Amino acid sequence: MDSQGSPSESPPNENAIIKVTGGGAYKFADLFKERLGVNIDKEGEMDCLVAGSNFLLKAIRHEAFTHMEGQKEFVQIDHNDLYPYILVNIGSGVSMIKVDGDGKFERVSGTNVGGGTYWGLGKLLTKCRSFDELLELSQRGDNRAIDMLVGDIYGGLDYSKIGLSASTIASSFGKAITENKELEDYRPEDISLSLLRMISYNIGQISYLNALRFGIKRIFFGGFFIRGHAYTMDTISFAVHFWSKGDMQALFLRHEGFLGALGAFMSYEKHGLDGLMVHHLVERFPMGAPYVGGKIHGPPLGNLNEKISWMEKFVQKGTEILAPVPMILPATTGLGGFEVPLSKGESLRSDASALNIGVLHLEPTLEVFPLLADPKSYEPNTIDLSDLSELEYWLTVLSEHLPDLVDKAVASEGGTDDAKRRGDAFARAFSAHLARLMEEPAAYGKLGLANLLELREECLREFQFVDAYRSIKQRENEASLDVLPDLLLELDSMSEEARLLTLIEGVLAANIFDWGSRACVDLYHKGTIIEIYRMSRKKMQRPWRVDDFDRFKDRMLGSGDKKPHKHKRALLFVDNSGADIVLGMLPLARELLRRGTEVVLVANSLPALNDVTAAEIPDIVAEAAKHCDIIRRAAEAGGLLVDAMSNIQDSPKENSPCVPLMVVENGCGSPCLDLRQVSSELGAAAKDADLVILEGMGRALHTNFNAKFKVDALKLAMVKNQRLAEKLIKGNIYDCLCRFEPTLN
Ligand SMILES: Nc1ncnc2c1ncn2[C@@H]1O[C@H](COP(=O)(O)OP(=O)(O)O)[C@@H](O)[C@H]1O
Ligand SMILES: CC(C)(COP(=O)(O)O)[C@@H](O)C(=O)NCCC(=O)O
Ligand SMILES: [Mn+2]
Repeated sequence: MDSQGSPSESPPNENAIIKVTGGGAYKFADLFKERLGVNIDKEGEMDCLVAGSNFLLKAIRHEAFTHMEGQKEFVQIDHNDLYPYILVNIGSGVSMIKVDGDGKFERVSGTNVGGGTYWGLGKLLTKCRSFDELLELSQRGDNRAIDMLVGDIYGGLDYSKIGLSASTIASSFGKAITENKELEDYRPEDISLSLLRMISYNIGQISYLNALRFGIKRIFFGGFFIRGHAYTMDTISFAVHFWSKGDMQALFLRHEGFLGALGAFMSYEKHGLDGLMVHHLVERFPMGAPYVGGKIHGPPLGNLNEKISWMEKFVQKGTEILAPVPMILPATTGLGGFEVPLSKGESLRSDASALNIGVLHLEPTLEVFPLLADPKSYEPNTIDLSDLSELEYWLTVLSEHLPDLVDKAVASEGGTDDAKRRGDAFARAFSAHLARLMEEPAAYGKLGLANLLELREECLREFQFVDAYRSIKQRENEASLDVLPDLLLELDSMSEEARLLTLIEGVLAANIFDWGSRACVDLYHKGTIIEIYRMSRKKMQRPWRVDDFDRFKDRMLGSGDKKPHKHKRALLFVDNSGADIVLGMLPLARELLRRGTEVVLVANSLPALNDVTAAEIPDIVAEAAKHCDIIRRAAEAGGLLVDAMSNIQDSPKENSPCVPLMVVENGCGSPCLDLRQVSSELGAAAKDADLVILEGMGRALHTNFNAKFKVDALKLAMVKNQRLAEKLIKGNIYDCLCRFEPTLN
């Protein structure tokens, strides 16, 4: 765990204590002391397992999943409804623990028929030299050769009276009694599979019986025996499902290989993690270990240079890092049972658990956005990438965008040799992530499009690209600020109603400046910023594909017997630099200010594509303020013009009351917005807000399209991707959405 990312470099000292659990804590304590001078504190194995599993289930959003017929499905565990559960740890032997709370547990049962039995018997019977070899054999096995099935007893017919199908195993290894065969006559593949099923079913059944004993529905399975192996999980799940008639669920943990180690770590006092909440933790996936295509190569990587040179070495070796990895399509047998192992493949699937290593960052200032109508049911992502064709499409979009992004990133750092080297390494690292996800879609937990887009930004930051679109953003800001005075004059000559429409059109039109969209980037070669902006505004024909403008207008300006509604405070979640903020959102903010509504511009904390950051806004506002009194006075009132104020001596403060224009950072560095984890400044600013405006495709479409708020909400975006336009709004690329969702009161 990394609290602020500052690695301690102090040498190991005499007082260093490492918390360790398991048999190794006893076996190697002296060696550690002798060779490294560190003391080992031995922690109870069960305590650590439970502490580790409780921590994971509380701290990581997509930790638990079911695994049935080759399909992983993440399960959202309600933290207030976690206990009691049964934890089954399958190592050499098996422990079954009833967990009732933090530090509250009891080992209620176990079995000596466990992982050691599979490995031990398997070794004797197949002459396998390694555990992985034995598992790999099982992938190609057929247990009918050796197990006695119900069908074998009843002449191939189902014994339906007691609800057993012909393929149900009546007796593991039972066929060996009657057949006149020696060990050599059986295929090692079949032996391994029969053994695996025998042991997994048995563990599943005993776990079920124990859960039944205590009236518990959830059973979590962990331990080194599972190691992310799909077929092992399937057999255990099948057993639990079969015996409980679907009433209980076998659940697995993404980080199951680390339960004990995590628990030992948690046993240090004073972590201050007692009040830990899931929104305080952010999981990131750096190139911590040089892995590619599902395999770890070499030791973990420490610093940037190590990462870069590893990437370079990797390429020299000629490994096809950029080659698309074929998708693994879900297998079905059509048999509706487990007669043929569904998750089997040509070779053993990559060791999922070993690679699902993210770094958990503690960000204690993050909080849940207080204006969400129902935080519990809130899901930021609109597109669920569990659909494999969807995942493949978006991975391809990201992959194809990569060369252009690397160009921009390298240029943003002056195009130096060092920048080129980093750019190259970034491209390879990000491609490795994409390849990894193509191979194992659930490798990083449940992913939405927002997570993929954020992963890209984080990968850029990992290779120290601070702001890839820096110069593009500056150029667009300047060009837009030049035409702002004319736009404001034009707006001021309109009636209030016409102006409101023009303002919303302006926001939608300016959202065309999006360097993350392939179609838009192609468009920019065809004209200047201002030409494209004019063209885009001209094309703003209503009705838009989603068009609630009239409802918004009625709410703002009133209609019939409905009075105009003046909002107290509006939060404007802004998107891109240039025309988007300068000619779109800022004039809209000005209109709200004019009506007496306080405005908070909410922008990214860190750069992402060409999005404007909170730190960049004050300069833009200061420029705009030179041409507009409303903005100037509001910005002064909001404390935005502290430096600039001293320069403006010619305009004495007017007496009329003035509402403030403010800026807060949102706590993220992504083109999308996950409202479960926002900055505390935003949380505070939201307290008085009664209008939320979300702008852009990332914040209003990829994420939050379906989000419901406690206050009036307006979502504005231009859809700059054909497939998404068809899928979400049954429209076409460049269609717009203006969705207004007023509060019911
Ligand atoms: N590469 C491996 N080598 C040996 N055993 C493995 C390997 N991968 C998984 N296993 C399984 O893990 C079991 C040991 O698990 P572990 O958690 O170390 O148990 P314990 O601490 O109870 O000895 C083995 O019996 C075997 O079934
Ligand atoms: C990253 C984005 C969401 C940014 O859009 P914005 O929020 O700036 O409107 C968008 O550019 C995007 O989804 N791009 C990928 C799709 C494409 O290239 O078609
Ligand atoms: Mn954007």
